[in-house]
Amino acid sequence: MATPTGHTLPPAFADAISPTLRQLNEQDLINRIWAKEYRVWKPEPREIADRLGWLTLHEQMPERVDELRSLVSMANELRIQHVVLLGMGGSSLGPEVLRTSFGRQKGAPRLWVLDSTVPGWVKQVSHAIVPARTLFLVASKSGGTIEVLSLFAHFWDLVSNAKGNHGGRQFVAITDPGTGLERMALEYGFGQVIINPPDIGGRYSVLSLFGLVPAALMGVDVERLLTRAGGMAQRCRKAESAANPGAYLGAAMGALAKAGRDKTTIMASPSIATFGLWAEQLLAESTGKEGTGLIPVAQEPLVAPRLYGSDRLFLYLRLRGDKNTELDRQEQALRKASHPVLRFDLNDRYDLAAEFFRWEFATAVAGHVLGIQPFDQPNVQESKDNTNRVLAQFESAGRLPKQSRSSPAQAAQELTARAEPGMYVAILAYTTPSRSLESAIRRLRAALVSCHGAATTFGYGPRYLHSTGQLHKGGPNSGIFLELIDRMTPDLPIPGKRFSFGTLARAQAAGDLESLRAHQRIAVSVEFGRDPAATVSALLAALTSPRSHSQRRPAKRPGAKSRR
Ligand SMILES: O=P(O)(O)OC[C@H]1O[C@H](O)[C@H](O)[C@@H](O)[C@@H]1O
Repeated sequence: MATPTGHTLPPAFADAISPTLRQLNEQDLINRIWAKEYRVWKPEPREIADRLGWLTLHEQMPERVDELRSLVSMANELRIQHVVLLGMGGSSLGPEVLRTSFGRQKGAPRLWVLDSTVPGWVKQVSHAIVPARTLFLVASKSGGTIEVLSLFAHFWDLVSNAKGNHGGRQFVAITDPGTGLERMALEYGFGQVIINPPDIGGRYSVLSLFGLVPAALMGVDVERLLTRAGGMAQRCRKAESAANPGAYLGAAMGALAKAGRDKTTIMASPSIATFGLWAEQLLAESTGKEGTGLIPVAQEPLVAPRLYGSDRLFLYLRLRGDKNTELDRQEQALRKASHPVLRFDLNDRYDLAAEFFRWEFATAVAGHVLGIQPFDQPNVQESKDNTNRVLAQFESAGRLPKQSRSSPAQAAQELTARAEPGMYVAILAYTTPSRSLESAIRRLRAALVSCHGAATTFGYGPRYLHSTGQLHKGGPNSGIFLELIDRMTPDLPIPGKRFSFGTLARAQAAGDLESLRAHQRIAVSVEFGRDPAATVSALLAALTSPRSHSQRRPAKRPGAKSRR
């Protein structure tokens, strides 16, 4: 069980959040959340009253365990070796945390999570699996997400052409009742159609069937996960906010963000490092609206505490027995340098479920503190609409509209001129993941933090559109956006569509760039060369060259008040 010890802030910051904690108590906020009172957030119930089902999943989900067992039996019967989850945002990031944290379980199939339209990435997964021995989870709450339907079309073809395939039985849908996906699954004869309770938004759904189905298939004990979540939920019922682990975290995040510490920096033990991917969507999409919000910073390289500005709150998830030496040292150094730090101790990986609940509850509380409603995503649709417009242009003109691109040197110049303490640089890469790219990105991030005092985030496109994309457009105007776009060659057709995966990915990048600019965000777009890591290294070299420093505007010292 995750323990509360060490979970309070250093005294100066504890004083700063105590008025917020007091207010929560005076308003009886915790009981009101549990009573599902929408007025905690807004005067209207729309997209709030029907989004609070996550509070009691640990009580409802045990009833569905038999369904999960029968699914596992079906997979055994079909001699399934691989499970590929096709989903975006709330339908994929929780499973990705479980996949990477638990690793492959003995005797269970290997889980893949595919949440990209980049042809290279789709091909990588297609080549790694044995199509006739693979179960596909088509996961979408709304049942209409373009990436998911395009991926389904691709894998349906792949399976249909594979010797010894089991056709529709190799596909399982996870969706809300009455969606197009449910209808499609019946039409195509899917092996199972799993209907999730509809009163849960995607980013709060990891402890629902969206998370539990892939967990069960990969051999994780779902009852154990639910017990841990239930334990935390119980503790989050405490009406006294300082004693309530979720409310305390929510009050800290909300109150400190209001005081300028809106870069919620997540540090996690190496084995659970992807927790940040899930938390990014939860925090960013829930709170990044109406010009405010928490800016989650995950998997950022560590730098010396004196190089961080006064815009940070550090949250450290520490898994017992993991390789924590460096992070422990950093935690101590941060405390010594008077940065606010909170630590959460996990005794084993199953405690992730307790943390999922804690962070969901905390986000609901932080939303209240920030004065926004944490269950909608008003700006996500804009990029989708722009993408559709770009695709329509492609269909009529036979090519994508021309977009201005910057060279790595020009992009470096822009970053040099604009990145400063209080801001964040969002690196958005529409490409296939690789170790070399990720290490080049880490070096770039480290330079931006150390030399410019800016916070940094990194996301793969189009994944980030369903995660931090809301914050980029709806949150504070303190972001600088660096889009990096693959050549998308060789490309891959989408069966039944007049555009390919590569065109779709490019249209998504173009659509988002348009939305960012419409919101007066600083956004530059760079095309990757043949070797994406080399492009990032060129950008970094230009950024750190002495010439680039001379072009820099006089820097504010790290720690100067953040721009809000
Ligand atoms: O599960 P789906 O309905 O396919 O939605 C996937 C994702 O789509 C949108 O972009 C939303 O902003 C996300 O909150 C959601 O998780």
